[in-house]
Amino acid sequence: MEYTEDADRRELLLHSAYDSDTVRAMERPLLDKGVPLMRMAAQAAAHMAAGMLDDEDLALEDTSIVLLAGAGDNGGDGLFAAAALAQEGANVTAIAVGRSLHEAGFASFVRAGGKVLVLDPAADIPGCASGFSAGEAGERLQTAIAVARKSHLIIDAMTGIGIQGSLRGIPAALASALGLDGEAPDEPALPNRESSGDFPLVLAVDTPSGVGVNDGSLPGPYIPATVTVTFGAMKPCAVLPPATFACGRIELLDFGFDIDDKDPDVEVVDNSFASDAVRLPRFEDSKYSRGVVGLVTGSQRYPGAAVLTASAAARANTGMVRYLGPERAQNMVLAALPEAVIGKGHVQSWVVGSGVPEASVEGTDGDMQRDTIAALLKHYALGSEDENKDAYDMPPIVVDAGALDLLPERVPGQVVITPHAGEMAKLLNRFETAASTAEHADSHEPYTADDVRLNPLASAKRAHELTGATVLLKGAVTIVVDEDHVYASGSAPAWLGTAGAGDVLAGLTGALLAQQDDVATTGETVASAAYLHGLAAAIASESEQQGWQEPELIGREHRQRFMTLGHPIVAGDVAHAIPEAIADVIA
Ligand SMILES: NC(=O)C1=CN([C@@H]2O[C@H](COP(=O)(O)OP(=O)(O)OC[C@H]3O[C@@H](n4cnc5c(N)ncnc54)[C@H](O)[C@@H]3O)[C@@H](O)[C@H]2O)[C@@H](O)CC1
Repeated sequence: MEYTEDADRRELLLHSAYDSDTVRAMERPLLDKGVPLMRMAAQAAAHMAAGMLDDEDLALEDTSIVLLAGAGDNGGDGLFAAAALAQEGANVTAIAVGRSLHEAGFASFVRAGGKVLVLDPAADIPGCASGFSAGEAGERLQTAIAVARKSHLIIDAMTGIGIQGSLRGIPAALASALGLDGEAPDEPALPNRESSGDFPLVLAVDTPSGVGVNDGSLPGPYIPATVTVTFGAMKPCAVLPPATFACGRIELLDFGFDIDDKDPDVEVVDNSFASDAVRLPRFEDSKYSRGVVGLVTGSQRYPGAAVLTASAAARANTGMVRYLGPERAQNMVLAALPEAVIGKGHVQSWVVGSGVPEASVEGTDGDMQRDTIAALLKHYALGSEDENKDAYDMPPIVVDAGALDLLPERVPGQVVITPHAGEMAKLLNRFETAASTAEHADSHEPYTADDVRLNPLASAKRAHELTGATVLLKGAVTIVVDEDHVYASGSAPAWLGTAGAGDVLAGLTGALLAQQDDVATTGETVASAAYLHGLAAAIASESEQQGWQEPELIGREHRQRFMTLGHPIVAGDVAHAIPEAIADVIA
């Protein structure tokens, strides 16, 4: 049925991101057929710009627009779009940031009556002065910044998928003055990233200039956008943190790429994806067949984590939870969850480390939880030559928080590590040191939590490479990396950043892993756990705000935008909302 195919394509387009090489390969056949992609892109950009101004009750003839135009095709899109807006009566100035401009785009812009300000003295743009002094170049840059700041709308078409590294030269200077430099936007987490109503608005063409298109990093200066209009397919920067926070609302123009046989570089988890990780109850089921989760969590010092992991695991569609830990934590678990079983027994998955202090915390050397975890993790150590084949037969295990420093050198992929940025930095430093010692290589620069936050994908990939584990890196958008895939989940409202939320995630992840019968891979299951965790938080906080705002497909009916910001929650609320989140994804 046509409608179904159409809906399937929409879902695939909105939840898949492809790197720049793949996008170029997908464009090729259409360009060869003579499909006017640039005109289509420009038309969408012009339409979007007009819509943004209209939303602010501004008529085009009363607006001043500044186009930041690079020398490549991204600048070409911008010039054609700006020409269309100038023709409609807007006052448009194009600021040429490179040495040339897209020829046909420039001609069209000049015909429409647009003005041009050239910033590079070495530029060669017909009809425009060049060869001016360094002093004048500086003045021109200041003029450009002032004009842009006073405008109603900046159209950022400096770089798109052709960017190499971080912005340099004039584009970098403009981006530092008009945007941010290597730090994530720090704004209230409004649902649907509502515009603050401040001018200038910023429309990014294809990608905000300066973001890491293929890894979602923020390597230097960039201009955060109010809206990003992107073409053909989503790029990783549109879905991965922190660059996704710089994209604002994302509007995707479907060029008609052949996407059916292309594996996305990043897959965004949605309800239907997560439903595969939930085992439906069967007529013949018993508590054992539905999945038993073993927990070595909580400690004398942090007994609450035992309660939170147990409460989450028990509510996440499992048959039973077994708890191992100190007596105080046992009593608390039983008080909160009389269904829990204390002591050893057969399990289908393990969760270890939540609420267990690291070795570096004073006075914890003798903590029995650490000894139990270390003994268990030994079974997962592959050895330097992959000699321990039995490790592959061990049940999946979630290694969280205080157990991360007990992770053996090489482990199989059913070992899941769940660090946040700080823990990830520590883990990488430990494993990089081991790797460089082994290879007699130079020592590496130590990672900091900020390094991880600014390039979480690279960190997660590196952690997978060094350890072999499936990696879940927590954040407003959580990233999961396994051998062949990258998944992103942005279902959580920012209210989820609260003590104990990680313990709930560990318990929930263990629960999903315990109920697998080969429908979903470890990576898919873990990504689904991150998604359900966010969804449970959304239900508990009655919030429609999300870490990742699903893009809109241009030309299709837009879904209703943000309604409620909701209210604060504690981690226990999230655990209690898990059953409803599960009901939601399997509905
Ligand atoms: N290829 C196609 O068929 C289509 C491409 N389109 C547009 O074309 C874009 C890609 O165009 P290009 O391949 O020309 O590349 P871009 O225009 O994205 O970037 C190339 C330009 O950026 C400059 N640049 C690169 N790295 C830089 C850095 N670190 N600092 C400062 N300047 C830097 C280069 O000097 C060059 O001028 C897409 O993002 C999209 O906007 C669209 O028109 C749709 C069709």
